[in-house]
Amino acid sequence: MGSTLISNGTVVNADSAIRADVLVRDGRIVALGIGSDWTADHVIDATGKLVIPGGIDAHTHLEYPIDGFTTRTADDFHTGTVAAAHGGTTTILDFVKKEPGRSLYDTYLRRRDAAARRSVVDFGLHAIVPPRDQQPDVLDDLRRLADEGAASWKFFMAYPGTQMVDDGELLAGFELARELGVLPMVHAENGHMVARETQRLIDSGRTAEHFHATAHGHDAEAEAVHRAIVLAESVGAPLYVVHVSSAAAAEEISRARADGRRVWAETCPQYLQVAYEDYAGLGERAAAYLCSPPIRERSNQEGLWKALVTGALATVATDHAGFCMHQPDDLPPQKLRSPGYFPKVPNGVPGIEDRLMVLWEGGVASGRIDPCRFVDLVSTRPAKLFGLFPRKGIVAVGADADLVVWDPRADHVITTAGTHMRTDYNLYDGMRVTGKPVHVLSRGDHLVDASGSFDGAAGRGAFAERGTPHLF
Ligand SMILES: NC(=O)NCCC(=O)O
Ligand SMILES: [Zn+2]
Ligand SMILES: [Zn+2]
Repeated sequence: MGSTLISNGTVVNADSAIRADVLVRDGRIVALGIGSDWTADHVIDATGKLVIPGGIDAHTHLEYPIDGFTTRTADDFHTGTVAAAHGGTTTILDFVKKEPGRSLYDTYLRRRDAAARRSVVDFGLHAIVPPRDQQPDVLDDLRRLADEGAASWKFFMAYPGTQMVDDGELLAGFELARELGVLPMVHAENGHMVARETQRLIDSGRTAEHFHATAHGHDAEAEAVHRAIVLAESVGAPLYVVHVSSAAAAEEISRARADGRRVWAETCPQYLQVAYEDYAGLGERAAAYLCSPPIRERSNQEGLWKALVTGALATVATDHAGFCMHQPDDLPPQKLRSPGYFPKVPNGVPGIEDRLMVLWEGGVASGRIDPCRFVDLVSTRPAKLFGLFPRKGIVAVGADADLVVWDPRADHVITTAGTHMRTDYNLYDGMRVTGKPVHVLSRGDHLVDASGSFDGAAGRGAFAERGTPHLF
């Protein structure tokens, strides 16, 4: 492993930006200093570059089972984490969905092993809480899972009949989360409203791909966000709302935070940078853009940016759930399996590799946020909320040497062929960006260098131990 010196860069943390050299030894940051005369086995010249903590993507779906475990997302823990590393992300937090015929606890242990065999960057897992009729003793499993490092649980308020839990289940789960110091997360869409609207669209023959966005209305999201906040508050639990897509939902969060509620929320690059107008006229190719909640009208985006600036939105994660347009060799047809019929299109979009570049472009290069806020959104805040801080999420002595040397003046065009995700399209294909990662280190290992070459074996990624979340 040895030592690495990153010299002459500007170290950017969530609260400061200073010129400093960074000395790394045996996987950790061991010194920060100005004009140092340190020597090391490897030297990376970061003149004119920023040195930031590795990105933490708190929301990914690698080899994620769908359709009753008959198929899955295109990227597995290997391809997905290689792509993540190329994009400057050195930790991912993925999900465990209970397998039929197996308890949530057993599923979790198997998935943790699978991820450990294949990942090239560090990972953690959130448990998805199944409806009680799928596992009546699920609360007992959740207790055991908290001891095994699953310090965050996701509840679906959407997808009735498969994943949706009712308000009683939310209350019981939130209460247990509060007791155990676990952070509950919600996919906030009112499943009944979406199902009803979907049926109305089917009955009137409006099933083309873009009607997915009509089915998943702004109100259905805002209602569920509001309800989740009220339910969490009623049992004294904190709350994390994943993939906020609608300005109306962000408003609910903003209001609640102004009232002192302990609620944090995430949005995703696709909601900030891509719009309904980009796919509404594409016919069946609009399937590429389908995810839930949906990518909404361009007029909605400014409200999300405002919430990012004010802090109502605390993190930017990808919700990377990539499906191919053309059928992959090893899987059944994916995005185009039901042309002209949106209810059967697998939900989810890729982005694990694009996140930092897209947020930098729309946020920092556009003058909306500064580099410190960027670091907070993509690394520090997720580290704090999910119990990884200060081991991760900060460039500081003692922290893991998960580091990105970032070129803030790069002139780069994102392309499908130039990225490493398995999906055969990229939502940002052709987008010109002015910042990109040029070196990526994970626990001191130099995974990606300035030429873009990659050096990291499957299985080098480790399960990230989680401590107490910093909920402030
Ligand atoms: N977001 C999406 O459409 N698919 C992934 C699963 C989820 O987060 O709901
Ligand atoms: Zn979700
Ligand atoms: Zn998701």
